[in-house]
Amino acid sequence: MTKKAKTGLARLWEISGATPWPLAAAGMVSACATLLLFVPYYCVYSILVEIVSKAGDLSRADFGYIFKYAWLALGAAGAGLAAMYAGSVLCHRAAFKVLYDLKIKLAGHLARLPLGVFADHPSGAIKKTIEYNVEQLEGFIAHQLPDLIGTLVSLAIIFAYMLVLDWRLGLVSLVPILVAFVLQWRVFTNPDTGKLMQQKQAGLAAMNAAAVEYVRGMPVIKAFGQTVKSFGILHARITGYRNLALAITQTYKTHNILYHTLLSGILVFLAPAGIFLLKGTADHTAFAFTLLFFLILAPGVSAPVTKLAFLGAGVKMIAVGVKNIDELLQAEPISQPAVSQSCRGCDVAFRNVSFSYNQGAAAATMALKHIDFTARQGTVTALVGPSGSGKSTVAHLLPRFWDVTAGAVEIGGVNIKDMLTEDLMNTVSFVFQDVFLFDDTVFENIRIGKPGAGAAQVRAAAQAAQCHEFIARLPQGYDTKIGGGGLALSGGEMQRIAIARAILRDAPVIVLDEATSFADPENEVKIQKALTELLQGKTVIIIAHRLHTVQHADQICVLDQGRIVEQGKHGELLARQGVYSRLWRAYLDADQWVLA
Ligand SMILES: Nc1ncnc2c1ncn2[C@@H]1O[C@H](COP(=O)(O)OP(=O)(O)OP(=O)(O)O)[C@@H](O)[C@H]1O
Repeated sequence: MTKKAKTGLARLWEISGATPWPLAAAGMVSACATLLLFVPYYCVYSILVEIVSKAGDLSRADFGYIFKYAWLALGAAGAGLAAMYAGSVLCHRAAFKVLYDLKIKLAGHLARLPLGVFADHPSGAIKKTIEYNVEQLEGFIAHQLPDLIGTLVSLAIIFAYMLVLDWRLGLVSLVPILVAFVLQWRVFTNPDTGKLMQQKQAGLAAMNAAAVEYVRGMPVIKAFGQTVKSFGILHARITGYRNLALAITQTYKTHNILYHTLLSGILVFLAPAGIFLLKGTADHTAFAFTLLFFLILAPGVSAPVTKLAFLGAGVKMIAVGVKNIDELLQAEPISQPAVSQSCRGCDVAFRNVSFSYNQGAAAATMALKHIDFTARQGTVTALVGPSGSGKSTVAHLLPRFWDVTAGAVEIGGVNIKDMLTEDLMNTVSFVFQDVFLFDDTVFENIRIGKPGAGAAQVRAAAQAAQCHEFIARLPQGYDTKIGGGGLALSGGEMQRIAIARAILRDAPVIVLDEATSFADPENEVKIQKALTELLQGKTVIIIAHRLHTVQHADQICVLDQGRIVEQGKHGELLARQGVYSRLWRAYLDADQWVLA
């Protein structure tokens, strides 16, 4: 028999690898706190009974008895509050431990995933899983779980005490409470509500993703005079989310009315039942006290019952959150060899490589077909071709952002799948067209190229990459904050920072993707100088549309529709009068193009 996969809290525990003992201890302490906090109620009731029964002549009241219960009430309240505090601290510690372990596990896992996973999950959805779903767990474990224990214990005590005191009145109070509770619980545990809740979470993720896109695309939206309303995706997702939230509210409606009517109507059942039972009772005064106790206590039960019923919704939400986290954790990381093989030299070879972005799909379209070339150590290989021909895809296979569908990529005769990611990353450096700057200082942004590098090394790399001059002009020099929350740099400056990172890394293989795309004439000269410094003696693969930058390349591979259609040096390819010569002519025409 196959073992049933765990879900919800059980799965959360499995994922986080946390031991249940800290939380069990926290639960016990919370239960003790609830028990202790009930003692004062009992004491006050006992004192009231003593006073009321001797109301005719208070001198007959047993003051020793009254003080004993008064002190007991005080002591129990103090101890109860202390236990409640201790329980809350223990629950928070357990919650933060689970949260910490989970976040570290998720962050480590994300770093080992192929880029395809990020393409399939929009950044807003991943952000929501890591931030919202994981934070939600903290709220549940630290607050709702102790509440659950406390509520269960209180209800057990109240119900047991009611039944012991008078089982008939006990039943009259309990039945409407139980019916109300079952009604409410059924709403929260109803599979349809569960499905809607899941859709609501997905709707929230989609809305977040659209909001991120909306903010990112703000320059385009402004330039084209768009509004939220005309930016249809975000508008549709906000509306979709509102509709789901309303649909969920609709499923609660009838049950909720019944629930509150039953709970607030306990007195309607209790009062006639009490009067009826009073007739057959010998000791009317004692029964009147008991009935009074029920009339006071029974309506007070509605708060813990409501809390318990709402916990059903909390459990459901946690289950959906855990499912999202689990989905991310189930994504297959990039395979790692048991032992990393060492490269013999740094020639890069693509051996009959074919690749599809949607490998699982039945009719997968191949982005690359039978790519076969060798980039020799110490030479420059240029990848050129029309837009969409597959140049960037070739470059992205080298750091294993994706794995090849067929064939092999080798460095120094070793299949990159047989190299540990760390070794591969130390062997290959990248300067991509989209330079990402972290929200940190210029210094740390360059140092990413070689964590642990000293100030002198970082400055030397910046100087070689022609960055030092503009960095020196920044308000705090190398300590100036750049990236999302800091100073904005120009496209050319960002590219030179990326080159400085690569120079610092000093990897033997360099991949340049559109490295000169932001260049104005002055910047271009500087970038070319920086590149000359970076590329010396390395195996270089360059992707460029600006063909004049690659006309001196040792080898040019011309791609068209995912295939290498021509291969050779600039002069040879021009003489062939094929795709390359067409691209070259188009490039020269574009270069001379002026506004009429
Ligand atoms: N993440 C992706 N998922 C699915 N298909 C993709 C993805 N990235 C690229 N493609 C497709 O793969 C093909 C090759 O794209 P690629 O970006 O490698 O071309 P390119 O030659 O670098 O284009 P450009 O010069 O315009 O940057 C194109 O058909 C493109 O639509």
